[in-house]
Amino acid sequence: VFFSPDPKLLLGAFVGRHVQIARNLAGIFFFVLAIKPETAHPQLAALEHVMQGMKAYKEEASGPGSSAVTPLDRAIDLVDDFGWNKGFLINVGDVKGKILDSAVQQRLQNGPGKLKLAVELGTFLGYGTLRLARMLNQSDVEIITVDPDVFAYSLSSSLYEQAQVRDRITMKTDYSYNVFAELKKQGKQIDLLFVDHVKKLYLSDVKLAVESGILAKGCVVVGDNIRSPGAPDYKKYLLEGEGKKLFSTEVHKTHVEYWPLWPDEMTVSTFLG
Ligand SMILES: C[S@@+](CC[C@H](N)C(=O)[O-])C[C@H]1O[C@@H](n2cnc3c(N)ncnc32)[C@H](O)[C@@H]1O
Repeated sequence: VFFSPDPKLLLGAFVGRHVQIARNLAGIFFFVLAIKPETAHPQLAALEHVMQGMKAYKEEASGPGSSAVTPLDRAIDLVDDFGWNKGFLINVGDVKGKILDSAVQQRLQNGPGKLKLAVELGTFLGYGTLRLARMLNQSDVEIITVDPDVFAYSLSSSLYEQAQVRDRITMKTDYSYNVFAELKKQGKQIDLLFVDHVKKLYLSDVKLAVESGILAKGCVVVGDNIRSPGAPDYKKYLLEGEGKKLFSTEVHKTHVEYWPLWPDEMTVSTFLG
């Protein structure tokens, strides 16, 4: 009834006319929903939410009894607040973010050597980068985030500015494999790799990183969305294929960002060299 070209033919003139009216109203309702900023462009709406929240934070911070929360902490919390309460974002989120934090901590504590270079594949709004920046707060750690989308570039640079970490982040508006080629040319090696871009590219990109010699021994490679939307070939490679000899891998069961009923997994792999 709802999709037939002319409901009057199915239901008669009177009822058919009312179905048509109801159908038009439903169309308007979904259109209005779709053009709400939270739905039409959640990244932009999230940035707006952070900017509003940071204004309030600055007023709070300049007042008496100012809080110990840093701008970086507050910016992270504001993105999470948006993700939980306002619109859907595809950043790693606070729950999986803690798995990412522990993986960074693991690399910092267990070495080998100093963590000099962290690379994130897939910047999006810049939330994952903020978590990396918070964990890697020593000024001599280089943090590179890679995303070919210019929109991601402009939104995330504003987010980094709000969090006051803009000068600590190197942004590459390019594809993962091009940045790998650049690192190889520069003779640099990655100590921490956060793989969170196109799921179909996880396997080929990690293999490429190994073949190019840009993964340092002991590099911790974190993979997000292993179950949802899923990177089954990458997981199989790490747990059963040749990757099993090259990496020691733990799979963490968790849920999709801001969506507790939707299961997901993250992998944390250590490159054995
Ligand atoms: C899931 S989001 C990244 C979320 C981010 N890591 C976070 O936790 O805040 C995926 C991003 O990967 C980017 N992307 C797509 N192809 C890419 C590639 N070849 N290299 C790097 N990033 C890519 C997309 O533009 C998108 O912004």
